[in-house]
Amino acid sequence: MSFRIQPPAPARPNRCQLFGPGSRPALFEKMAASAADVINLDLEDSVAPDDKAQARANIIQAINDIDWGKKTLSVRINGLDTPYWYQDVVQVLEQAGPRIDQIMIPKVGCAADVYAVDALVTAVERAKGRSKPISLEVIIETAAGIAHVEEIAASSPRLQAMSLGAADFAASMGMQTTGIGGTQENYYMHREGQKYWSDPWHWAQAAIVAACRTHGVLPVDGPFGDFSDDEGFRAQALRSATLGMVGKWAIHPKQVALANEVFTPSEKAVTEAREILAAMEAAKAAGQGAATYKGRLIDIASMRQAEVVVRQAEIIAAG
Ligand SMILES: CC(=O)SCCNC(=O)CCNC(=O)[C@H](O)C(C)(C)COP(=O)(O)OP(=O)(O)OC[C@H]1O[C@@H](n2cnc3c(N)ncnc32)[C@H](O)[C@@H]1OP(=O)(O)O
Ligand SMILES: O=CC(=O)O
Ligand SMILES: [Mg+2]
Repeated sequence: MSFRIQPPAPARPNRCQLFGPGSRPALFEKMAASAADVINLDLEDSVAPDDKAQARANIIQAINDIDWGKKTLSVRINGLDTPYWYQDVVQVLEQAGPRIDQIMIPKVGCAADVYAVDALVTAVERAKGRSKPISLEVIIETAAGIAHVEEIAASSPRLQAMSLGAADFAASMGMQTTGIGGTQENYYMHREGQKYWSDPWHWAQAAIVAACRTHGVLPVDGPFGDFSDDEGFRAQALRSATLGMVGKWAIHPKQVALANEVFTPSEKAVTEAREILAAMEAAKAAGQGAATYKGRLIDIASMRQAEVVVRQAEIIAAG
């Protein structure tokens, strides 16, 4: 390993981020009662331009009045290319009480975008004497965002999480699809009369995971638009979890249980991970760095792999 030790990502559950439009306050109590680890109250793309001001007022009232339990409570502000974002930050942080945890910045294209929001958040915190620091999360959903993903991941000590936003990402990249995440009909290899579908999101996800893991940020998979397709959601989420992401958005409440299931290490996986750790402790005590477990090689790297699974299970259990 480099002499720079890889920093750990924040130790909090982030299996599911449930979104709801700030212009639909009737959903807020239902979101609070859900099993999502993170709630994202949206001021951006699910809110029509004429509703932005009312959505801000709804969200401020909801932050103050609703019991959000132990959830991470986040507000998605508008992008820095709009006239709304600074008022989103200022009004929410001046008028909402301490229950808000996080601000999500969409369409981040470079580290300076995060710097700008960080500076504004810092100024409002100081002016208002807010004692709980607000954390930030970003969405990588533009060509510029993915091109600058590493500097964005390193941009601020406030940054806790980074999501892939498949819808805007596809639009920005000029991808020929209107599907939000998941299998894309035309993205396949062809051999001997058979189609083999590939994953057009994979490379961006891998870039996000690498940037996040380098800088101690939680990598998260974004929306899966077809909320009638449970198996499609599960397959996408399983791929994300296998790549190193810790959770996925839900854009409908029926996706919450699916995300929680996929991003909670199974009992079988945790038992196996603990057995590998025990087998390696025994091997080390016998002066060996490598051993056999269920007919396959395990060595000291296997301990690091097993620790990932056990730690994730412990973070979730600690809630
Ligand atoms: C590309 C992106 O930026 S994604 C992020 C931004 N997008 C969003 O935030 C959209 C979030 N989702 C929604 O707005 C809605 O779920 C929609 C528009 C997709 C569907 O809404 P509906 O037509 O009301 O859904 P549906 O009728 O299936 O709802 C079933 C139940 O779940 C509730 N519900 C719907 N959406 C949500 C939600 N996001 N959170 C909590 N509960 C919800 C409904 O109120 C309804 O409750 P009920 O059984 O008590 O009546
Ligand atoms: O904001 C999310 C997206 O997919 O776009
Ligand atoms: Mg988007």
